Amino acid sequence: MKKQVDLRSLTIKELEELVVELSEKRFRGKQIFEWIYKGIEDIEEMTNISKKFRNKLKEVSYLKNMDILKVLKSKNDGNRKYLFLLKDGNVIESVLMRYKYGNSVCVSTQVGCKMGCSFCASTIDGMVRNLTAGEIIGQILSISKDIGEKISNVVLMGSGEPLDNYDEVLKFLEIINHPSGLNISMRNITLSTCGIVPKILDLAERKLQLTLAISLHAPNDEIRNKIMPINKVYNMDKLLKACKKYIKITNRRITFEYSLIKGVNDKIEHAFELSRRLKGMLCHVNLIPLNEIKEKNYTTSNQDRVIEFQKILKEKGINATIRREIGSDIDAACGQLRKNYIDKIK
Ligand SMILES: C[S@@+](CC[C@H](N)C(=O)[O-])C[C@H]1O[C@@H](n2cnc3c(N)ncnc32)[C@H](O)[C@@H]1O
Ligand code: SF4
Repeated sequence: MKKQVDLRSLTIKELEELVVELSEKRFRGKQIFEWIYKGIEDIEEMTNISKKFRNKLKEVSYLKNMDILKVLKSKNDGNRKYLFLLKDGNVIESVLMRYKYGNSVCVSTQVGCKMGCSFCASTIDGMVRNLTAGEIIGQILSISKDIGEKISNVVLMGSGEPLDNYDEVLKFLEIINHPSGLNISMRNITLSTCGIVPKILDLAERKLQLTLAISLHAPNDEIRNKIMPINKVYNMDKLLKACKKYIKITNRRITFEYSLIKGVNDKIEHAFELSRRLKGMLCHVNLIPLNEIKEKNYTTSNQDRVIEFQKILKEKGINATIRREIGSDIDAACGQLRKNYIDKIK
């Protein structure tokens, strides 16, 4: 029997091709696309399509591609953390963040991650597989259905390295941006990467209006090599050169993420060194107090140091903000909820 296709993984063009293959009129493809992004989870609900064709569609495809396993609701801020069960038994997590300007979902792009950053829970058990575009979209659709509200912003900052799953991530972006679907503006999307230089350069050429965030977390190669193994492949010179090129081509400001780890990358001299490296770039530094994970004995910098670090960057002309902690009562460290769940069933 032929493998069923995940309708959430298809662009309008691919849906049109599918319906034509099933001897239906091309315009049915767009109708199906619109149904998917109205948030239905059952092909039966596509009421402007004949029963006969719905049955045919059900034979070759499916719509719902994940189930909610667990929802953790923060008592502090209305944010939620979701654990999803995929069709093949893998488990992934996503986060809903509620802001004044709308709802934002932080999606995972891989099951686990192979990049090995020393402070990150997502990578402890390695990478199992890439997620499909439909599985990345499924996280947004499932959360939107669960809360009965629209999602206006998306950040690719859950488990996984988006640029290591480049084709599916590009497809995901194309689908959620489509006006007949979720219509999420590129300007409301942030893609975060540990720094895969060739893909950053490729992305630049596509001139998408999204925000590129770079997980920098160090002012020099010595520290970055220790905490982010990708730096041994693309060192800071190569990475920052690619960032400058990205800015030149897209004219978009880059965000540098910098998690402050006590005694590792949070010294006063590091703030000065970082400001020298970033001088003159159209950029913004997001200082993030480290989310401590039980598997590592890193600790987060104290509040005074975070503020001092920011002050130095600002004095040196580097735009810097401190990210507020999100749902610290709901296991906020990325990958931690999934890891705890897997450890429990093991
Ligand atoms: C989980 S990653 C996913 C996206 C991509 N792989 C990356 O590294 O940018 C999203 C962000 O979370 C950060 N992060 C991971 N573990 C963290 C922790 N324990 N505390 C604070 N930030 C963390 C990463 O460095 C990155 O900036
Ligand atoms: S920080 Fe990003 S790249 Fe590094 S291990 Fe975690 S998910 Fe992977």
